[in-house]
Amino acid sequence: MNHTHLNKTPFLGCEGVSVQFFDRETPALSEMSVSIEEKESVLLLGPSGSGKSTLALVLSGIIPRSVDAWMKGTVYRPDRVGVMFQDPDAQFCMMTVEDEIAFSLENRMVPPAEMRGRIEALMKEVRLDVPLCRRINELSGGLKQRLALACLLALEPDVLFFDEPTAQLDPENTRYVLEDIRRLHGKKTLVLIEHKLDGAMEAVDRVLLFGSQGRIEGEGRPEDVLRDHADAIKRYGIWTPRLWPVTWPELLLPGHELGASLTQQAARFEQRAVETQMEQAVRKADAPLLAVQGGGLTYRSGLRVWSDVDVEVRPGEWVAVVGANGAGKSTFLKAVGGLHELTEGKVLWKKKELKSYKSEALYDAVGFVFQNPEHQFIADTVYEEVAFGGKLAGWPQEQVQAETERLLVDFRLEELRGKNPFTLSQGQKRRLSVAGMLLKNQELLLLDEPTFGQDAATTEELLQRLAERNGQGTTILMATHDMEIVAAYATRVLVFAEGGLLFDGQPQELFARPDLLRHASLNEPLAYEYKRRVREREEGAVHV
Ligand SMILES: Nc1ncnc2c1ncn2[C@@H]1O[C@H](COP(=O)(O)OP(=O)(O)OP(=O)(O)O)[C@@H](O)[C@H]1O
Ligand SMILES: Nc1ncnc2c1ncn2[C@@H]1O[C@H](COP(=O)(O)OP(=O)(O)OP(=O)(O)O)[C@@H](O)[C@H]1O
Repeated sequence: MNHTHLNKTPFLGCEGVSVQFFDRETPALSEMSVSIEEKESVLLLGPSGSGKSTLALVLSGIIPRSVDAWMKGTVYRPDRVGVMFQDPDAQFCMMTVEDEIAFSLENRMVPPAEMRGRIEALMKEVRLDVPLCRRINELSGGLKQRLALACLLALEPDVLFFDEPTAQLDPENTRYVLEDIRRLHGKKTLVLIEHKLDGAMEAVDRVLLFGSQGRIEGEGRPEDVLRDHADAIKRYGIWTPRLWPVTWPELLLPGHELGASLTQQAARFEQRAVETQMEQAVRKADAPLLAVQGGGLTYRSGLRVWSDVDVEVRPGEWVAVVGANGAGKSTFLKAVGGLHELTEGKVLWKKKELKSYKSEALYDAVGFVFQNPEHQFIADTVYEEVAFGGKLAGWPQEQVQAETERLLVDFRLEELRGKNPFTLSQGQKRRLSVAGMLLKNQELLLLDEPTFGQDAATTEELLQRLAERNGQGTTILMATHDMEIVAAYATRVLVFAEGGLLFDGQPQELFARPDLLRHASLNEPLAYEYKRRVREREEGAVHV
């Protein structure tokens, strides 16, 4: 597989390619040979740091053209390639939606007279329903990602690379983007890296399974790879689709194995809900750690993100902050963390106005994990990045060292200790940004999508670490798009929508309201959806 000699020149592929980044002791790709046919669609599946993005960068030509790395081997590619990354901001260079798409079209020498019509057609194709003159920095993450896709399609590429395009998207926008990718299936050559596999598998003809040491461990039709390599997939802790290739009608048949495990999971959620209810009732007597009173925030651009927000958070709660892209989750976390000042109302920390505290006092009490890990990095090495908080707080050296080492192991970063944070893989960066915030025992952790872009094993480990902290009394406020995490971990959930706080209550109350979920572009956890559909089916049967 890795060494196959190619009989004919592939449409897209590589032969005997090895890549080693300059500061690394081991190669990111080892003697890799891959052959992809025209209009074929291939999924790169593998654990964090296994080389998926590196292969996409090699096949698209970004390595070695724009990234410093040693590389050998041969690469085959057609003339026009387009790449869509996790972070849409990385690819824009103009101010407005119209200019950005026009910029791509100019690359294709589209005559000015046709420009407007082409721009509108592309926006329609990706369902980007905003005025042409809308400034890009005023678009939500989901709309930005759709704009990025419109710009890519404008280039009429022969191959499209998608590197975790839905990582920052809410469930509804994720569905849209995956739908767009499914529509391209069979029309374009596609290379996809994606963790959310439900909804993506229908667009995949073949899976390349990455193991350790930058090698491909298996390949074939998706159902064959998932079956034949089930053990390795489990060992590496890779996400697999939860439903595919199972369909709902099939799943609802009595005696289905997955159905049974979903029933058990729903029972666990419900048991947890009962316990949470009791805990929350006891907490009501405690003084709030944090309170927002009549809170509102309007950015200088004039955008009023939300208003009339009243929230009290008590010590030990695990509050999930959810809502569609652009609903104001990050803005809320920044406001309660003292990074943005409210334009209406006030934030109280332990009954005193937040703004009356010195920033050092807040820094000691509150840890903030930013949505973009790179916005947080301040040190030159992974080790220093984790150790920073302890050193700043004047801890004895042995303590800094011991705690840092423990976190490096917990977050699977020990081999990268001497590396520059900016050179890590997406998943590694995210883990580092969380580890750095867990060194100190803050009273409050504000986490902006701490699990995005993680493989299954790391997501689980990360949540376990947070659960331990929560068990020791740390209060958690966490923005997330992952309703499975909300159901399994949160004691409470805040839903932001329509310029305000639409819902404040326990997760099971939210998930019992499909209308509200739809309204806020959220989805039901699979176990709850299964239970609801079984019930509806039984009721349907009774009515018949
Ligand atoms: N620019 C770089 N400089 C140095 N090392 C790098 C660079 N980019 C990636 N690496 C390293 O190469 C290895 C493979 O990274 P890659 O981004 O390809 O992994 P991945 O499978 O896409 O991971 P993830 O799922 O976490 O995004 C990692 O160990 C990473 O730290
Ligand atoms: N510094 C800023 N100046 C102006 N507008 C901003 C700023 N930061 C965010 N916005 C806008 O405010 C709105 C809310 O953004 P915010 O990032 O809080 O939403 P979110 O719910 O976290 O979204 P996502 O799920 O996409 O991360 C968006 O329309 C965004 O474009």
